[in-house]
Amino acid sequence: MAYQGEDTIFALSTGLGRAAIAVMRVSGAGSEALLKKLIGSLPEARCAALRRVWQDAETRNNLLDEALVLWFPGPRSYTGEDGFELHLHAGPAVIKAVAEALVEGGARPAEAGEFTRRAFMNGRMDLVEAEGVADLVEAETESQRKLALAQTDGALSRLYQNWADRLKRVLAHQEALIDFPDEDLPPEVEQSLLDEIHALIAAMQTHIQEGDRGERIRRGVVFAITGPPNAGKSSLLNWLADRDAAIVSPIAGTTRDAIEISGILAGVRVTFVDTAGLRETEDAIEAEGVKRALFHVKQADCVLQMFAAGDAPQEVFPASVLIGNKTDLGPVPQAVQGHRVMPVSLETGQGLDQLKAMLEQKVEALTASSASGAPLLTRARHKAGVKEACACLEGALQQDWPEMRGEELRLAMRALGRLTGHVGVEDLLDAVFGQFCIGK
Ligand SMILES: Nc1nc2c(c(=O)[nH]1)N(C=O)[C@@H](CNc1ccc(C(=O)N[C@@H](CCC(=O)O)C(=O)O)cc1)CN2
Ligand SMILES: Nc1nc2c(ncn2[C@@H]2O[C@H](COP(=O)(O)OP(=O)(O)OP(=O)(O)O)[C@@H](O)[C@H]2O)c(=O)[nH]1
Ligand SMILES: [Mg+2]
Repeated sequence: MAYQGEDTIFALSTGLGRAAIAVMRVSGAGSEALLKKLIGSLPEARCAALRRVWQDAETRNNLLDEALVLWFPGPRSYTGEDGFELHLHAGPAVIKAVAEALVEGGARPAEAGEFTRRAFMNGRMDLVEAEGVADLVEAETESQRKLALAQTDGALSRLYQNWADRLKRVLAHQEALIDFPDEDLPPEVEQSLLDEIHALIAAMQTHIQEGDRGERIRRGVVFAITGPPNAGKSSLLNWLADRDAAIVSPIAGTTRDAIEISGILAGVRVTFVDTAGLRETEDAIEAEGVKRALFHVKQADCVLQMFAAGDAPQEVFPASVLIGNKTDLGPVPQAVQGHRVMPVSLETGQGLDQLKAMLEQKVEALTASSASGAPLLTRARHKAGVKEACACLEGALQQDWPEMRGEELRLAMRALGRLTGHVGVEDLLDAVFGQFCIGK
């Protein structure tokens, strides 16, 4: 049976601010009566009709606007229930008057993500696809758009569904082994079952490893800029930002707070974090800055480790790119401990084109598609779910008792089911849909 929201909900689905047209969206069992109250009679389903919108069409009381109206009867609509859209003139007074008429007609304002939540409840999409819708609405870069669009289209859901289907077959074979222990089941049955578990584990592990790339596309690639005081870290940040974001001075220990700037590089959201120069210091505030700098270095996807000519570093941080600055003052080594050094001068601009090209390459490598062409996971929630399923499968391999192995397989199924929202997700829904914007 179709899920019918108790309430008829409405929201302005288009953004606030100066615009020509505003879309007011309505969904719920009371939609038909409400639309008749506003415009008198229902237009043809899913066909745009130009209609007068009234506070009460029957009595022709208070004309509110002339609008394009779309009637979406369930269950084929976006939410799976009856709904309609009013494409209004976008004036705030029009929107306010229509909202008041909707409330008068028994509707209430929708909560964040409530339309898509109803679509999920009605089986119009699964949880992973719904998350894709939220990401598509938020997408600012080309890479985010592509990733989210593939996800709304079910690419990631199909991968998880495929694993769940394979697991179901494994479980059926496992149950045959439990139910008919003394029958002469060919030994190949158990072997092929174990092979399939191994194959699933391998696929999940690859997916988790490559998933970092999807998460980076979604939330952005983070570069931390580190090095000793006066290396030119803040100068680099300002050049990347193309503005004076951070204070630059010849005094060592100028930067204390971490300063973040954000931009788009190679179609990917990127954040650069300028940090306090690393050194032993008696100054309590600078010491706190150094502590924070080390935190950012640990968190970053890539570390830009800077030094000035004549001051090569003793140690190279993991996941770092070495930048030798101030080539105008003297030579920098070609490499430090086998790691190539990018020679630049923030003063003269030497080497900065090459540095930009290198950063773009780095971003591409950190966000590359899966080698197998499989869709990437995009959220910590997905990673946790796949990890849990994978751990259960590994647990299953440890079990000699068929009953115990069956139990682990069932837990793995459950973890995959929670991922797509097919089982036991009541507790998850507020967290997932609360992140949406109003009107989605
Ligand atoms: N005006 C408007 N633009 C929009 C949306 C919308 O709801 N309204 N969308 C919302 O996200 C997106 C398009 N996505 C949609 C997804 C499904 C359905 C849908 O189920 N529509 C028909 C059935 C389609 C058919 O099979 O003919 C229906 O509602 O009856 C509509 C839009 C982007 N643009
Ligand atoms: N000659 C020369 N001076 C530079 C170059 N890049 C930066 N400087 C100067 O070096 C000094 C320190 O630069 P900053 O960018 O503030 O250095 P920082 O690494 O942020 O220093 P802290 O914030 O103290 O850790 C400033 O006076 C800059 O103008 C360069 O390529 N050549
Ligand atoms: Mg600085």
